[in-house]
Amino acid sequence: MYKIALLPGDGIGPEIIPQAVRVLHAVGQRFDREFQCETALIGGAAYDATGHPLPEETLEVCRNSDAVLLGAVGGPKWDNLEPHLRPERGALLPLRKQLGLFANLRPVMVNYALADASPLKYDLVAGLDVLIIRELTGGLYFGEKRREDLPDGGQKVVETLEYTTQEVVRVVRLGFEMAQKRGKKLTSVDKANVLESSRLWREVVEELAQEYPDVELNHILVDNCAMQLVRNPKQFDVMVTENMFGDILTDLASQLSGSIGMLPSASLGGGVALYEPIHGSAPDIAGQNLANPLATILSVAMMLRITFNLEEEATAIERAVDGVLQQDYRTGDIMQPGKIRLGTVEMTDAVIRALRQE
Ligand SMILES: NC(=O)C1=CN([C@@H]2O[C@H](COP(=O)(O)OP(=O)(O)OC[C@H]3O[C@@H](n4cnc5c(N)ncnc54)[C@H](O)[C@@H]3O)[C@@H](O)[C@H]2O)C=CC1
Ligand SMILES: CC(C)CC(=O)C(=O)O
Ligand SMILES: [Mg+2]
Repeated sequence: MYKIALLPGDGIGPEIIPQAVRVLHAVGQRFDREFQCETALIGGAAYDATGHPLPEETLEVCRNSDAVLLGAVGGPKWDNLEPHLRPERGALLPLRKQLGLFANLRPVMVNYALADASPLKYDLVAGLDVLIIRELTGGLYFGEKRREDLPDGGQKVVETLEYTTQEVVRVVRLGFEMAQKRGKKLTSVDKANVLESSRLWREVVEELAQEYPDVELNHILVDNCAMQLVRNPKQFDVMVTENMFGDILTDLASQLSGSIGMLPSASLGGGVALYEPIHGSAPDIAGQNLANPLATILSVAMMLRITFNLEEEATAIERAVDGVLQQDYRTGDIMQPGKIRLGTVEMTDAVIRALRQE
């Protein structure tokens, strides 16, 4: 029996999570595994129901589970709340911190059937397989923030970017370890020409590199990195970077795969791992059966592989996703001429059919 906490959240979250759960149960049926799911409130939905975006009860459900599957939080309805009540700052960031999830693994894989959906040329992206590791519980998003009124009537704002050596070591070490298991190539992304935090980051990377002589190490400045991801993404294998750089670079990298609706993620570090698509709550398409459920379905595959060690089951989901794309099924975000357009539910139906027919 595997216990999973479900946190649908806001926007398209309550549409994609139930679809991913259907896939989970279909895989359970095929491989005779039982998954027990418990749903809890988070984000704007939790605020509306309880007055707090991250109720203690939700944290308890997460802590009592083997893994967490999250949709997304936030939306215009809650944008004007006090910062500590907003879904992103009041729920998502504290959830990651409280669960100790310091490493966010974001694989960027480009299915051959989807390479044409990328704005880049086919050969630049087809078959791409890059792993971006984003530090998840430090940096600017978590530092002290304050505003001061100025005599000229304006304001001054202070955001603090903090990292300790230990916080950098643990995520960079994971980067080296993942590189050892993959192409033995690690790119560390920073802004060491201006940021002190990046200088510390680079020092730590250099020191740890001594322990991994078999891994080819490169440093790259984040601005150049953004450019190189578009110019020639296949030069990268494993990349490791701080929180905000990783956030931004992975949204950019998602376009290599055709859509942000394709990229799953795993957040690791504490006792309970959390899995979520890299996208947000997409309020612009919420409630219309338009959301691409594949990033969330692929996040379930990551959960099965990483937390439950169910390699065969994880691969079955990934093959089913490959299968539907090869059969030309597309949601709106990856739609191309001549392909078959499906909604959120119908795309999931197709994945489940493929899973059963394998
Ligand atoms: N992990 C989380 O809970 C995250 C929450 N957010 C929050 O989500 C809200 C919306 O943020 P945005 O900047 O608009 O980013 P977003 O990722 O929600 O949407 C960006 C664009 O991508 C599209 N998109 C996203 N996911 C899609 C999917 N599965 N299928 C098809 N199209 C998809 C959206 O329709 C939109 O046009 C904000 O409140 C933001 O703070 C943003 C990122 C992560
Ligand atoms: C609140 C943000 C840090 C969420 C986000 O953009 C992400 O985690 O990718
Ligand atoms: Mg983001």
